[in-house]
Amino acid sequence: MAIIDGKALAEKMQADLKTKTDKLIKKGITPGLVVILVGEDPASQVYVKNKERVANNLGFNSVVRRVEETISEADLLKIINQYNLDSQFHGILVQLPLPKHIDEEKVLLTIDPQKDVDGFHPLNMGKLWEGNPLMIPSTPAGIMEMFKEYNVDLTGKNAVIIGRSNIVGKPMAALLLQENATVTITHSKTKDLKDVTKQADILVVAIGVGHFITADFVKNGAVVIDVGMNRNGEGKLIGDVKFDEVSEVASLITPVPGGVGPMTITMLMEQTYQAAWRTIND
Ligand SMILES: Nc1nc(=O)c2c([nH]1)NC[C@@H]1CN(c3ccc(C(=O)N[C@@H](CCC(=O)O)C(=O)O)cc3)C=[N+]21
Ligand SMILES: [Mg+2]
Repeated sequence: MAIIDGKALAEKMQADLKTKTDKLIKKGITPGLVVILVGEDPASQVYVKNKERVANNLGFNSVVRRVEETISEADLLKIINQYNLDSQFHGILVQLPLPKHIDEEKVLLTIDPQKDVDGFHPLNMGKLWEGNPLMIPSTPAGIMEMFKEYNVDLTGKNAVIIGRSNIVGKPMAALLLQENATVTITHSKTKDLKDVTKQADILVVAIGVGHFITADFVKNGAVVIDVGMNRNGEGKLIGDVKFDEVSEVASLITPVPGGVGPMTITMLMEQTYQAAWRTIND
């Protein structure tokens, strides 16, 4: 068994990205990222801080636009439109989840697809499924980088994803399909889940339930990717996979923390860089 070190890969990719960014800045373009944070959700505060730190280290123009929890949907859409028109920002990210009185679909539709560094706009989701992506959701994009780094050959492999979200499960399926894996998406209504996951050469777990996946779900030698971020009773960050026992059967496995999370942030920065680069090269 070997551990996929997401933190180390993220640091290596950030170093390369810094070099590319320095060059772009010399050409007069500083990548600009605005993160719009609605309300005071404590988990969101932490993620946004991490993003801000990485963006600043890379030399990006990084802005966190904090707005009141009670902002109206119309006012939030106005703010997004203002950043759509502002050429110093190449990436716009609206931190999810949003308060209940705001329609997430309307928000995602308002972000200029060219600046949609999350890749959540329907146009970007469509382009991804077409096999011609513009922006790729950063969590699955980071997982694909891990497969590349660790020479995981996907061609003809059985890839099983647990979770059908627009943020992870569905884009993950599109990317695996593009690399010629045979892809199955499972979810909370899937019958005999264990029978399906037992067939997986590649297992991507995004359920949102701490330590749900035990060794009996996993085929010997499988590659296991844990997207889960759960807090246990002691407030400790734990994955969806019971690492201690699954690592006994897997050939490769990601830890939490230090696996998928750091790569998510890195890919977000990569997409912001790419969006900035395209303004002078496309
Ligand atoms: N529009 C939008 N885009 C997002 O990409 C988005 C979002 N909303 N809402 C929330 C989720 C969550 N997310 C994480 C990113 C990095 C870590 C991360 O770096 N995790 C570290 C540890 C962090 C810790 O210790 O708490 C790790 O796994 O090692 C975690 C979670 C991005 N999200
Ligand atoms: Mg993302």
